[in-house]
Amino acid sequence: MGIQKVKGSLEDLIEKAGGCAVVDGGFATQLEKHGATINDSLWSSICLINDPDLIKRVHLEYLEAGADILVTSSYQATLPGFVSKGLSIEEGESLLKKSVKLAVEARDKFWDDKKRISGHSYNRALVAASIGSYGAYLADGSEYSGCYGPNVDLDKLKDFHRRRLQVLVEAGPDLLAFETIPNKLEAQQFKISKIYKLQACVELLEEENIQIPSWICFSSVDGENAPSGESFKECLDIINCSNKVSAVGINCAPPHFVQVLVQKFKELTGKVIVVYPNSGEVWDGRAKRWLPSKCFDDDKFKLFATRWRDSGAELIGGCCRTTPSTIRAISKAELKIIYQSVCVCVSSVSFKVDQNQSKDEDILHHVE
Ligand SMILES: C[S+](C)CC[C@H](N)C(=O)O
Ligand SMILES: N[C@@H](CCS)C(=O)O
Ligand SMILES: [Zn+2]
Repeated sequence: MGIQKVKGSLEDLIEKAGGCAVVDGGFATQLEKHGATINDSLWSSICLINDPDLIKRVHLEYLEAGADILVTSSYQATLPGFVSKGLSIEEGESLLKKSVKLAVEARDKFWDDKKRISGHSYNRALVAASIGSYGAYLADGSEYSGCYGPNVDLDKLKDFHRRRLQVLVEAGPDLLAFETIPNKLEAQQFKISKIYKLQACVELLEEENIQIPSWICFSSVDGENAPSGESFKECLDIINCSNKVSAVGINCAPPHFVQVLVQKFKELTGKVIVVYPNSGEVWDGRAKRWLPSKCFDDDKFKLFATRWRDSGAELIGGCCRTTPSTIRAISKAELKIIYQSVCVCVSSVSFKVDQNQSKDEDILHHVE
């Protein structure tokens, strides 16, 4: 059965947004900006217990900045993770539901306020329930390495994901966001477990007959290869076989990888392409801190968002270490207007504006 195109679906949002919708930015980053301490095995999801009001505040800040899609606070929220904190399964399930509820409440409040104002430029946002990888739950940074150990097989991964998936879907998000699927694997046994990971997500969507759209995003540490060390083609071949997955792409990888990866993904799939890279800083899983590296500032995000759109991305945002100001810059980028091929004559010099590219000094090619 195909994805139901209900009102408010991902495709409708993209169309309303003019062909490219904006995903929010670094959720944990913005919690920290407000003073939250997230150095914890639950990482940003500890705020579901400690400070739910702050979660809602951060969602509202991203909406105000122009996000069309909110990603929930459940990235590192898992039932075994909550149980290890002394909570019961019921309490854990209630916190998972709360992650969706907080985002839905923020979206509804924001939209109720905005729709009273004539001429505003916002869309009614969608809520994507975040499903972090098994590596996120391990809380050792292995979402960037894929090192899950030799004992992780398909059944274990499906067991790990199944109940959380069911609970999150029951809570009523608009879509599911599988995030930060690891990309680089260093040993054969991990290769096997990572490709299983991918199958686990796809198989679960089928087995649970999930009726809302999903995206699956990979991390990348070399800008070239797929999760498990195998080619992206191999991974996308699995995803392409599932009509439960609407979009596929990259998150929490350095932004300078994105252009080439969008082009590559565009060749490998007909699905919507979603990209929300981090700032370029690198996560040190042992020290639990971000290390400085080559970064994009907000202006660069704005410039490159247009290029990513021109290459075929239809969902663009930011991940770790990006902030509402990054999302504001992306939402102000020329993501919507498609120019037809025209010649503009300026005195005796003419410039050609490429078809399907947006207004950007870089795409004005001198054609004397
Ligand atoms: C996206 S990473 C920076 C999240 C934190 C990681 N799973 C850890 O707990 O170390
Ligand atoms: N949605 C998560 C992704 C972490 S890689 C967050 O922004 O915190
Ligand atoms: Zn991230």
